[in-house]
Amino acid sequence: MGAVYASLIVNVEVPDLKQPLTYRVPEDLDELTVGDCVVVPFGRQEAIGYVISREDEPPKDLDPAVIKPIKAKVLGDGASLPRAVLQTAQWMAREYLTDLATAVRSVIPDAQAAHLTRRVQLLSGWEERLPELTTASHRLVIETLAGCPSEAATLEELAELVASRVDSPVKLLRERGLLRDIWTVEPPRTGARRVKAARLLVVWDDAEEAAKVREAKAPAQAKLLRALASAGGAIAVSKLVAEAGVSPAALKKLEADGLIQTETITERRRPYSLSTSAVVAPELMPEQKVALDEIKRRLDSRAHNVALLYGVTGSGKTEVYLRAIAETRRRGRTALVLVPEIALTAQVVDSFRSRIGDRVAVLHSQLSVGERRDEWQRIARGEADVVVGARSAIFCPLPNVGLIVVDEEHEGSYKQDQPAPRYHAREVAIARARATGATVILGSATPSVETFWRAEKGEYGFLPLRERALSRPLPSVEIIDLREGFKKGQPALFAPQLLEGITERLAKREQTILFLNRRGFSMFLLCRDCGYTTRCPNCEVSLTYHQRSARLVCHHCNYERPAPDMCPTCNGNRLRPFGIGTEKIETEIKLAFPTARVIRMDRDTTMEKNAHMKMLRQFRSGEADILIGTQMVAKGLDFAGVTLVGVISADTALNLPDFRASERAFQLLTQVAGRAGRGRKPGHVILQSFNPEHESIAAAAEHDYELFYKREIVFREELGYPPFARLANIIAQDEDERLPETRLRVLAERLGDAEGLRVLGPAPCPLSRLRGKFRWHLLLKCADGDALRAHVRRGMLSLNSSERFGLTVDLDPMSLL
Ligand SMILES: Nc1ncnc2c1ncn2[C@@H]1O[C@H](COP(=O)(O)OP(=O)(O)OP(=O)(O)O)[C@@H](O)[C@H]1O
Ligand SMILES: [Zn+2]
Ligand SMILES: [Zn+2]
Repeated sequence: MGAVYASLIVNVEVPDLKQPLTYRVPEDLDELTVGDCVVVPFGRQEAIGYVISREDEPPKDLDPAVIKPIKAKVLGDGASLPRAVLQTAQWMAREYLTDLATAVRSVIPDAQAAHLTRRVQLLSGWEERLPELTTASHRLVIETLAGCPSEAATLEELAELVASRVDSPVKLLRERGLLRDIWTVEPPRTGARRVKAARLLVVWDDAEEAAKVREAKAPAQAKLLRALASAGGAIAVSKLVAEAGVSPAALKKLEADGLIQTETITERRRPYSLSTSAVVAPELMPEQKVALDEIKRRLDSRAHNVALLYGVTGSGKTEVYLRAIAETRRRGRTALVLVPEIALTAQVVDSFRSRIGDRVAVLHSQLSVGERRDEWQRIARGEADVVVGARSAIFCPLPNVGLIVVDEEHEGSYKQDQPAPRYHAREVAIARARATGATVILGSATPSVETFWRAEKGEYGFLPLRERALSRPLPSVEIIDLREGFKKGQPALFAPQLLEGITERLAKREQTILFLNRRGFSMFLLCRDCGYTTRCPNCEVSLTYHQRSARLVCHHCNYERPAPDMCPTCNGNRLRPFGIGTEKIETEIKLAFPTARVIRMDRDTTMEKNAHMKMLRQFRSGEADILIGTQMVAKGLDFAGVTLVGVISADTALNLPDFRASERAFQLLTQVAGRAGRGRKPGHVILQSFNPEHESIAAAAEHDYELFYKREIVFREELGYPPFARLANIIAQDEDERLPETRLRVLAERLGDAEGLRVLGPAPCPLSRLRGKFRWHLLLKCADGDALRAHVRRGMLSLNSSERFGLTVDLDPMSLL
């Protein structure tokens, strides 16, 4: 007999249940392994659990008689957690000081639990026991089930088939051991069709090679190869014949040559259309080639490793990812690509599909629950070799991962803030890669200081692309000192140079991007008489004024109310909008350029599903002249027609009270500037600023990352910030004004003067009130991560439950706000 007990993380909302629970493994589930999803009794209910380990002995403090048995294993694609994902969860629990239950729950697909179907199934050997049954209704249930597929049916199906209620016979038959319950994750019902299809058996480059060889003598075959390569994945034969004029003979020949295969496929709910223009891979630039060769060596080593792909904006990092993915597939492994923004997902997916095809799966938050489940199961079934997605895609059940790409690795959105574990997807990616011996590529034109430092030390590989693709020049940057115009009494929204620039672009039919950093800079209502501003009743911030709806909204807690007509303090009627927002920019631009076609892209205009993709495609195809946007237009986007980028205010990110403020400002400005001049025509950037001498602005204007880095790393070392120390930010929140400070003082005292530990604070958080709670924080610094974690654990354990109330620990915080 093997192990008879299993430790499970049970997926229930019980805050104090932090550790695995022990259950008994019944004999018929002896094959149960680590990661499997099971149904267990929990209190009076049933719950889902995941097997963490199997043991021969029950825990010493438990009476074996009270240990309940597992009811069933959940069947179906994607039900179990792959070993690599489970190991990643275990790593997260250690790394971010959370319990295993919280860590495991955070990697479970959210759409899963809601879609389990329960069926009753006949147990083997039921035939011999049939004579025992004397009741006609019992025999009917058994015989009906015997005629069902897999000898199983839901209670509803069964009731319909026997035309009467079945609850009591089923209950009795279950007790007598003739039936059991099985649970399955259901594949989505999409009204799918089965059709005959063809797909490539070789990677894109090899298909192109084969097409070249056949070009002269067998043009029909070359055409078919290219059609399959450009559409990618499996394409219905009927479609190939109708749209690409493919002959059945060419199909047969290529199949015989082992270049393609035909099969029956289920047409999915979003069928990909055949693009008529085959996408041709460009010849690599010399630096791209060097980088790719190094990546190939790393893939061949099959050992866990990390490399920084440090390429200026427009240097063609995406092309390197695409080739690296092709190399990974050539080696029979799969690739996971993380992107920081939904807007960017759309662009990356478009370009990946045109080269890799249908075997790309997508995961992001704007998919419907059904679509997400669809993709998740497809990945688990092994029907995708490449997954593109946002932060949480790092937990997808992709088997045999050989490559993980973290695009724009410096992006703050990779950090999960709520709920715990407060992980950084870049670090999780590195941990997951360890589980399967994969290569990690961190890509950025403006790497995080930590990553660049590790590459400099040789801990990560260093793959530089210092030139733009096709040796195109980086855009020229002009800094406009807004103080000048301000003194002369000009309105500060658009400097004359920017207006002229836009006029010229419109005349030449070139495109412009206008960028406004929304954070800390938006419209609010100000009383001209008494200076009153409308503030959120829950948070220590002004409410943002939305012109179109005439409402005030808090961008932290979503509190909303109609804008008042009169000032609540002085009863005056001179309450006026103040500040700038994207909406305001749009209004002003339309006034200044009535014929210009304008798209505004921000949180408010992209709520609708696929809005990003629609807007970006519209702009790409030249249906608009000016794109106005927030952070979401700042990075990664690649539009050949854009020759002018205007930054309305370069200063807004500079003055945040946070040690990463100048890093963020530099990254943001360099990234926005990098959107210009990516096509044939050179680009120009106009940065408007009240602070033109600021080092971050000056370095961004020169596109000089290393200049910025050299200064920043000195400052980090002097003040003991990352990468020279690990930080833990302990935040206390409470509705009571005094308690957060009191609790943190207790903690600081218990932590005491430990060797190597620096404790700063307690101090009020810069956002001192949020969602109705007062906030204080205590910042811990320590050179060594393990020592820091030990201190935090020791400190937290020294608190009783009321002292600990409302405290959260953020390890490696991205922001101290
Ligand atoms: N070898 C090449 N030959 C010709 N064009 C190329 C080559 N590599 C990339 N390109 C083109 O250069 C442009 C910029 O590439 P890409 O968008 O990958 O840049 P990037 O490095 O990701 O920049 P960013 O950091 O700004 O996002 C794209 O239009 C791409 O098609
Ligand atoms: Zn007033
Ligand atoms: Zn609020």
